Amino acid sequence: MAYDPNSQSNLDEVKTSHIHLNLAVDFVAKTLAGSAELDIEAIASNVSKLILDTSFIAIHSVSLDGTPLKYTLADRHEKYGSALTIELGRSLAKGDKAKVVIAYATTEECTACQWLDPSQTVGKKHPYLFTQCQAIHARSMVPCQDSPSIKLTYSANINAPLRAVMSAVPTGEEKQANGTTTYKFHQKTRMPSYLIALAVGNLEGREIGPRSTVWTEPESFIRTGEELLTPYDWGRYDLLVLPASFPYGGMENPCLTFVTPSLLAGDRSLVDVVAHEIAHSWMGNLVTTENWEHFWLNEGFTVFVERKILGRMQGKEHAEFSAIIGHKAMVESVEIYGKDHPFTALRPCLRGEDPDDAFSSIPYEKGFNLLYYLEKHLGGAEVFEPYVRAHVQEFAGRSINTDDWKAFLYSFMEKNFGQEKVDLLNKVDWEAWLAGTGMPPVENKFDDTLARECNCLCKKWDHSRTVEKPTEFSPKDIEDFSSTQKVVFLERVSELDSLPHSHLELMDQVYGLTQVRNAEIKFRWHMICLKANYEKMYPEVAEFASTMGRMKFCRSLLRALYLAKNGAELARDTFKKHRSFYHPIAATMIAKDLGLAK
Ligand SMILES: CC/C=C\C/C=C\C[C@@H](O)/C=C/C=C/C=C\[C@@H](O)CCCC(=O)O
Ligand SMILES: [Zn+2]
Repeated sequence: MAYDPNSQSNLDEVKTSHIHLNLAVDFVAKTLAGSAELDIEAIASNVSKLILDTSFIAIHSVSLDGTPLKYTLADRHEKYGSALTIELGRSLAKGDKAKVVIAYATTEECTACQWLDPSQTVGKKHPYLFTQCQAIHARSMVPCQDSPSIKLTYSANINAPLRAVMSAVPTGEEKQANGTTTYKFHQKTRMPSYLIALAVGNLEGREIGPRSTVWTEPESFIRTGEELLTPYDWGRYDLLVLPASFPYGGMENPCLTFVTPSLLAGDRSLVDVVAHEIAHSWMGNLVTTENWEHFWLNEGFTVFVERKILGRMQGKEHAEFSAIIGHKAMVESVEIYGKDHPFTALRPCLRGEDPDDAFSSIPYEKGFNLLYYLEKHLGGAEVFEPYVRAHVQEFAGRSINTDDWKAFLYSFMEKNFGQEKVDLLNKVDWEAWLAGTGMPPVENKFDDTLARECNCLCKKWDHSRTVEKPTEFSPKDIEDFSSTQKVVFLERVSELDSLPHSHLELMDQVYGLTQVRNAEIKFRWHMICLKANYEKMYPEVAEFASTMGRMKFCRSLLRALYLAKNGAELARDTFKKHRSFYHPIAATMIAKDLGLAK
């Protein structure tokens, strides 16, 4: 039976198989209004009620097969919203099906939607709406069983004054007499509610491949994913570049990955994120975590496949270099929470918790490290890649937990390779990997070919600190570095005791760091300056953090500015002044970090 501590729905009694949305997008009222039709099935006997997750939603009416139903909206649970209890008016036997229609509208407190005024868009002429539902924000947009244990298909008719796109295949559009258009969508592959996504704005697409709009690279990533795993199941693969306030690097919305514009740096910044989102087409979107406690099954597996794809397309040393960067991100997350914090466990307990508070690099990188370790421990890619493919074949279309995962790993290894592999699996310290806090119990060694020059240059800077005006540095030092190598160089510098401000000024002069466009490089440079309390750079930090809504950057920078000497007031003032720029998820998290939460 599905267990989900972050949903109030009666998941043990009912499951939704399909949702049809009829929604009108109102840019003046900033609401989505209309109805959600839920096809439900009783999975227990004598089911007389349906409990749905909602958050800040106004319910207008509920009916079943045309008959109005009684319902109550409970007082709000601070983290999980208001449970909507619908009396079905009859008792459903196990296997009985029904269609429940809920007329509703979102409200201005909706946490999934960000409504941008024209002045907040690049074109400045039209408003823009986009959603972000992971982890538990779908309930603020659609009354639903908002648990990843429920997998459903969906369809939608979205009436809007501007083009609408969704995480589904477009099936047609109808012009209306009032000048609006109804955009129609269908998602035929069963997926969890957190993957429902909508964007509406003055959107322009460019077809450049049979399945891809905007980028050609995705086609080769998809092909590599198919070689490694199973055929791509989602029909289209498009990329939507969101406004700068999009809170993540990318979001794996099926058929339509959402990406931050910070990836468009004119270099290969985009590559890793697109490989990551495409890997989600199998890991997360087909094989889904049962609840947010097993989020690592989505993300650890996705990072593992992402690096397999990169390894095949760019060479093994690139994949290992990516693992080195990921390792640093994990170290930082562990430092921020503290090594004994329960959220540093691979499989944390989220009862009573808000999943957004538990989000960090840990499920990504500890999960990746576990799989990387298992691959080596069990005999390498020859043994492990067939297993990863079988994992997808076994669990596609299902939601699973860590026990399901482990049981299948054991049975696959025993069936295909015999007792020898089972003995190896028995040697794994499962308790330490899955429940232990802090860094993983085993430290993997990654090929550092691409990191060596970065480390050398960092050492040179470290040794130069005794000299007042070093002369040995020049732009040539990093001329041949890729953007990623520049990132790693700066990460190594950030691990040193802070360099004197005069050295930071010199580093900026010779490498042009303040002027750099690449957000990953700029971010590392800013973090170095904040750690050194280099106040001259604080205005640059405030500027970057108030124009870049990707939490990886704005949240980390505002938190570091808040902690830097004489930085707290600027951090708070910057946030308060630009609060409406941030997506509701980012605004909530930053307010918490800066001690400004209600
Ligand atoms: C153990 C963790 C438990 C729960 C977390 C579940 C969901 C977290 C929620 O906050 C949503 C996360 C959405 C992430 C989307 C995309 C990321 O891959 C982006 C990573 C950061 C970035 O590159 O900007
Ligand atoms: Zn991901």
